[in-house]
Amino acid sequence: MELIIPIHIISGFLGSGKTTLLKKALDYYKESGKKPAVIMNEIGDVNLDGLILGETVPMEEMLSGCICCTIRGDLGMTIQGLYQDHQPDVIFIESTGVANPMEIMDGVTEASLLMKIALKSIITLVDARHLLELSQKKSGKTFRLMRDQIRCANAIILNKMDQVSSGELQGLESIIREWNVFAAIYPTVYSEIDIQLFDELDDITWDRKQDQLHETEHEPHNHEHMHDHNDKKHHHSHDHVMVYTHYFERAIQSEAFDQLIKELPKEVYRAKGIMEFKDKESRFLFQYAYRQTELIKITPQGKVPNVAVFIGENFSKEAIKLALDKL
Ligand SMILES: Nc1nc2c(ncn2[C@@H]2O[C@H](COP(=O)(O)OP(=O)(O)OP(=O)(O)O)[C@@H](O)[C@H]2O)c(=O)[nH]1
Repeated sequence: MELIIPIHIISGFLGSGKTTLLKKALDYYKESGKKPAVIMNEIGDVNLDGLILGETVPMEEMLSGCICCTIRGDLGMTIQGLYQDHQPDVIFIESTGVANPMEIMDGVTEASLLMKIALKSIITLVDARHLLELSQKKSGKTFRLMRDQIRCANAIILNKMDQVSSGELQGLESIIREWNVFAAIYPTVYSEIDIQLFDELDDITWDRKQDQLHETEHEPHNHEHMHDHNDKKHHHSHDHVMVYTHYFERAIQSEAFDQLIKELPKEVYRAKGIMEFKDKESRFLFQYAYRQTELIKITPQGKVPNVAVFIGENFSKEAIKLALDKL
């Protein structure tokens, strides 16, 4: 009998811990003797997360757009490609942090009419401190997007709990419960969940939940995403999310780069890159998410350029380019 391939959508705002979770999930499936496959969607034109995950899993990249609208039409084809070429046991879709997962869910369910696949879960990662801050303001595009991502999840990973005090957990849970009464909430540090959660999710019969979502939460013509495109069907508030990709021509001074990152305008809320410093051996994977920076030593396979991607709202690309050129 032909098996039905489970699909999991990993959603969550930029830098909330999606790739960190995905890496653990992939290891778990591989250790269990299963073959996972991945669809990675990046709003920029380089897939640095793909590099973190390595080349051991079949992966399709959907770059330079947001899966939930500009390239949604390609999603079915991409799933089909993976399905035919690799016959995976499970497919993960990691969306960009600015996507509304409801649209991706629609894309997957459309594709499931044509192929033996079944949407099993929408897992939403939430940066605990970021949610606390946004919920105090209770307005803004990022707030509404995070609310939508939480609303349609059936598992919520409340991540980066090391960045808040333990006393804040209850408050965070009640903010989430206002928007989603069904989903299980898992407080974590570095997306460290009991990974067997995926066994439970694979067993879920999604239909009932999906119906509930459609009845109670889905407002298809009144949601916002945070990216550029011209789809006029929805109420969009786009043109403010910008990406600047910088290719370095030579190695740079680490201290000067550090200083530049400290002085990034607050409008830049996510950055990542592959760096080479004059004063350090090895190359580094650089991460900047919600004012936190991380540098991890890496040895990229093959020819990988030194490149950094900056994502944010209405920042001056020119100013960042100038500052980077000076390094
Ligand atoms: N302090 C802290 N940092 C974390 C935690 N989880 C992830 N990070 C770091 O946060 C950064 C972003 O994590 P990712 O897993 O790449 O986040 P993402 O959601 O995939 O990011 P995008 O793909 O850009 O949207 C990385 O530097 C992680 O190491 C956590 O629980 N605590």
